[in-house]
Amino acid sequence: MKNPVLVVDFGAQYAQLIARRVREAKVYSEVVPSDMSAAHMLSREPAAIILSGGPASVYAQGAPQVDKAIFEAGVPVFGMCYGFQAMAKALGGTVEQTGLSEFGGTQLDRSGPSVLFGQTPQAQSVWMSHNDSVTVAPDGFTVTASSAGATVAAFEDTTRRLAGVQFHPEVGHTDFGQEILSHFLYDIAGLAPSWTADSIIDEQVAKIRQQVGDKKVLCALSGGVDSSVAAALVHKAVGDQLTCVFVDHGLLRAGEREQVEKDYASITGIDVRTVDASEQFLSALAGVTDPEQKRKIIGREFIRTFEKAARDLSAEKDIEFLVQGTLYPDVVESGGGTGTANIKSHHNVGGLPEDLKFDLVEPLRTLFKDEVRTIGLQLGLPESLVWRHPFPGPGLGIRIIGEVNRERLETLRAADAIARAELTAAGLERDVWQFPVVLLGDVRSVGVQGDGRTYGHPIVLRPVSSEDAMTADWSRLPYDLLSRISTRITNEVREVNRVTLDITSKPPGTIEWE
Ligand SMILES: Nc1ncnc2c1ncn2[C@@H]1O[C@H](COP(=O)(O)OP(=O)(O)OP(=O)(O)O)[C@@H](O)[C@H]1O
Ligand SMILES: O=c1[nH]c(=O)c2[nH+]cn([C@@H]3O[C@H](COP(=O)(O)O)[C@@H](O)[C@H]3O)c2[nH]1
Ligand SMILES: NC(=O)CC[C@H](N)C(=O)O
Ligand SMILES: [Mg+2]
Repeated sequence: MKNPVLVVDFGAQYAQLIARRVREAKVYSEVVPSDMSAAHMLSREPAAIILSGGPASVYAQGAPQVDKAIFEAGVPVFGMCYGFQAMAKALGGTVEQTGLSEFGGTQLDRSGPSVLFGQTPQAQSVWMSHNDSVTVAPDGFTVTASSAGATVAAFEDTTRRLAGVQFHPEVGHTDFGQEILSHFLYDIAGLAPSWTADSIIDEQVAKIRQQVGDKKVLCALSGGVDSSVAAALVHKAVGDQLTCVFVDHGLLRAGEREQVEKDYASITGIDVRTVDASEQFLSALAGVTDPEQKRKIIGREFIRTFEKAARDLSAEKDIEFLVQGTLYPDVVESGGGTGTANIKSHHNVGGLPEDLKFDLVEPLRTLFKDEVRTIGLQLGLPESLVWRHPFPGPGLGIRIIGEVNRERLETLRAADAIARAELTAAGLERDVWQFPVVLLGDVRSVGVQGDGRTYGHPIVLRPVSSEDAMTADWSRLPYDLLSRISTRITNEVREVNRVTLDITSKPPGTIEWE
């Protein structure tokens, strides 16, 4: 895409969050690794460059640096934390370990007028996380703020369109972070808020046409939000070259297959085939208890199923392209960011088999769910589909702790259906991001039912609120609703004699249990 704001990732925890905040300001942004050469970055004709935070110390040997060529080219630059320090050093300022560290909420005091801070208060709360500090700003810069642990906490040189801050404007805990970032984008870099759902759709459609040409494409369609939006984009781009395949892997929730089969084509006008592969998935999963192994097996079986569908659909020539509704969180959790850890292998990214032959078409790969929902609505998809709760591709397979088998699936399906029905009846569906129900298949607990002893399995309710699934908090559902769910599950689902509520945020817990 043309003239992006490039976020140079120095190994920050949340580099993508910076890009996301820039996009919230309606300016297109992408993350690039810090070892990309200045010439390569400049060849993208960036509208601006943002330098992220990072774990290194700029004065340490081998620490990543900023190439001065970027400043000489006249590109507007905004440094944050490590990026601020690297910028100060590159331009002749001083960075030192002063012995004063700041972590978490910190008071920032402004001094004098500032384009970057605009009309924000003289004293404001920002989020800091640093050991090193800029002690002398480079020539030509005005120091505009300080904190107890950082005498130079912000500087700007609006003539050269450069600015930097020691704190993190991208995190929600910095009170005026988005405002400060917007001042950089609009008032220092001189950019306009022009990256909208419409412009994303146009660019993606053009890109898909270029990638696919006049060839046929297969879309892995789950009936969920992401693959529906991906399918709608591809359909807009190449029309009936597209065929969607919905896999019933035996790990679906009650009524899910029927819903996709009945509603999907009528809502979207897109051709959907169902493949029943439950036997194949369940026998591949027999005896497996390790979550990562389950995910890899499911990822592999998905691809084997699509390969077979591709052969069945096109006798003369293999279909080369597979559309997936992959989003950025799937990529980053699978360890696909620059230097990020593998938290869990999402079946559609880290769980793909090594011998994958399809060319992937993933128009949503750099986006977050809320951005995808906006695009879905713009494409004319109905709210009922766009606002569906996410449901993971591996389905109930990663919500049964222990071995997955038909009997346990039936138990979990029944409990899950009750929890969902009660949430809907209470009118609280939109207040909750997602509501996993988990069966502790390898745990038993004693109960007393009908005056007799039972020895059943516990169910865990895991309702969460979230903005983008990268972080989450447990939902404070009303007690009477929780009580109804508990009573119904223990009364109606044999094998379950105990219902528990998960009250863990993410981090430390992930949303799913496996
Ligand atoms: N049962 C399925 N049949 C075919 N493809 C699937 C199935 N489940 C998942 N996929 C593929 O894996 C991708 C990732 O799954 P994921 O659950 O993250 O997205 P989604 O189902 O499209 O959206 P949502 O997040 O709303 O559930 C999907 O976009 C789709 O391409
Ligand atoms: O399609 C998917 N394939 C997967 O392998 C997978 N694992 C987790 N999820 C979903 O991703 C979001 C974040 O999940 P976690 O907090 O559990 O990591 C939540 O919305 C999860 O439901 C998956 N989706
Ligand atoms: N969060 C950061 O970018 C930290 C920068 C640098 N490692 C410091 O400790 O000061
Ligand atoms: Mg899904």
